[in-house]
Amino acid sequence: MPDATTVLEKDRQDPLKAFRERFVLPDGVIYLDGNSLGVLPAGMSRRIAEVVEREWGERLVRGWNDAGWIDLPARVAGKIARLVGAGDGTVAVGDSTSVNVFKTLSAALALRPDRRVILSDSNNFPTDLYIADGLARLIGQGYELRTAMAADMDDAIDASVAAVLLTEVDYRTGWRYDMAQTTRRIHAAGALAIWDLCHSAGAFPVHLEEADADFAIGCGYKYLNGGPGAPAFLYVAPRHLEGIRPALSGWMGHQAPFAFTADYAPAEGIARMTVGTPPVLSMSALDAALDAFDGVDMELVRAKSQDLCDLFIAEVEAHCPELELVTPRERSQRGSQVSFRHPEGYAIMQALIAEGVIGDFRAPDILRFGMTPLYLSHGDVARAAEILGRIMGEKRWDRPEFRTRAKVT
Ligand SMILES: Cc1ncc(COP(=O)(O)O)c(C=O)c1O
Ligand SMILES: Nc1c(O)cccc1C(=O)C[C@H](N)C(=O)O
Repeated sequence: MPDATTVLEKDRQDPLKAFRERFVLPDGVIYLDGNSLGVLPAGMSRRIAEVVEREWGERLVRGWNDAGWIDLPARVAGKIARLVGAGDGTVAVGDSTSVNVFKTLSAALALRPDRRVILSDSNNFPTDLYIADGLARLIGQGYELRTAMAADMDDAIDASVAAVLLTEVDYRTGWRYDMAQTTRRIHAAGALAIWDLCHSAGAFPVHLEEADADFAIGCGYKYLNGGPGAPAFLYVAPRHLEGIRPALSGWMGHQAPFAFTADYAPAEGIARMTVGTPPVLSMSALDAALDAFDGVDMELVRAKSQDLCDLFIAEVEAHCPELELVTPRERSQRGSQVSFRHPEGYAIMQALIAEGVIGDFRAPDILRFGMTPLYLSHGDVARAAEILGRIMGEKRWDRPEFRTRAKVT
């Protein structure tokens, strides 16, 4: 276990420490939940006020042209593309992750018309499974969603599979797929790979093109800090772009939206994956949030994230022997979170939050802690573990008020 001087020294030498100023955090809070909702970027309130008061308030409908609202999704897409290893014109921003699962999955199925199976991970985030199942039922014709545990995934990918929908980092355990290797396996079986990057984008460098992914989706509100309900994104590999006729063929994805023709004709390239009017206020917020990544070396983010994970694991194991680690110890096998299991996980997390350390709980028994290197220090993480140790040692979680389940966990 590192002593206080070592932790201080690590923070002193931290090459990312200056980026903390790009975010606003409440006093007295150690925030370990950036994997659910990112924090408020500095300058956000100013940007939103400007969009509301000047662009909307003064420019009114002229804002679409004068304030560049119509091109805002494409500008935001360019910023996200850099973070996920995608080239120009391959990322579209808008809608929710769930809707983008539908859009990319339906496109993938159409590219493999002779196959009927969508394969996913039994532990995938539920919305991915629900959307895949819903889409299979909508199309009918023998389409089905099949699931397998991660350990059995390679064997489950066979010649009946049209598309494999996987989340790179497991939202509960933090376990991480090897994206390049799994994509190779998927392609070897003649199927297409769709990666959910909700727990990857902004957390560590993602290399979609290098991994040869076919499609990807991800949200804007976790590690990208775009705010609650921020627009999501999707990626389409250039080789598929011209062959896709979107299932959600909305007017914003039309070749000439303002020609108002009755017939649909897809826009050139990635623009065809956009559907309706962009949400300018939340899109502007995401745009501003992404500026926090200007000049950030994502390899340094990864290195610090792994240092923070290692430190947190060591400190929690030293202070709280009754918590069981469920995240891999091996750095390459995890994303940017650390999770522990305890039957009283919910109450423990509520007691911890009451002390200013915010993580979250995932049913049935997971305490989850997100590591966000741009605004967390080694000192924060060590202190969070110490407070958790105190709560466990004093059984401070064992009170009725910590057992009342909130609507949103
Ligand atoms: C892996 C994953 N996919 C999808 C979602 C959510 O989708 P949406 O943004 O549509 O709510 C989440 C979290 O909410 C998630 O963790
Ligand atoms: N999207 C969320 C929401 O609207 C409310 C509460 C939490 C969320 C989340 O993002 C949960 C998250 N995907 C998870 O990994 O659990």
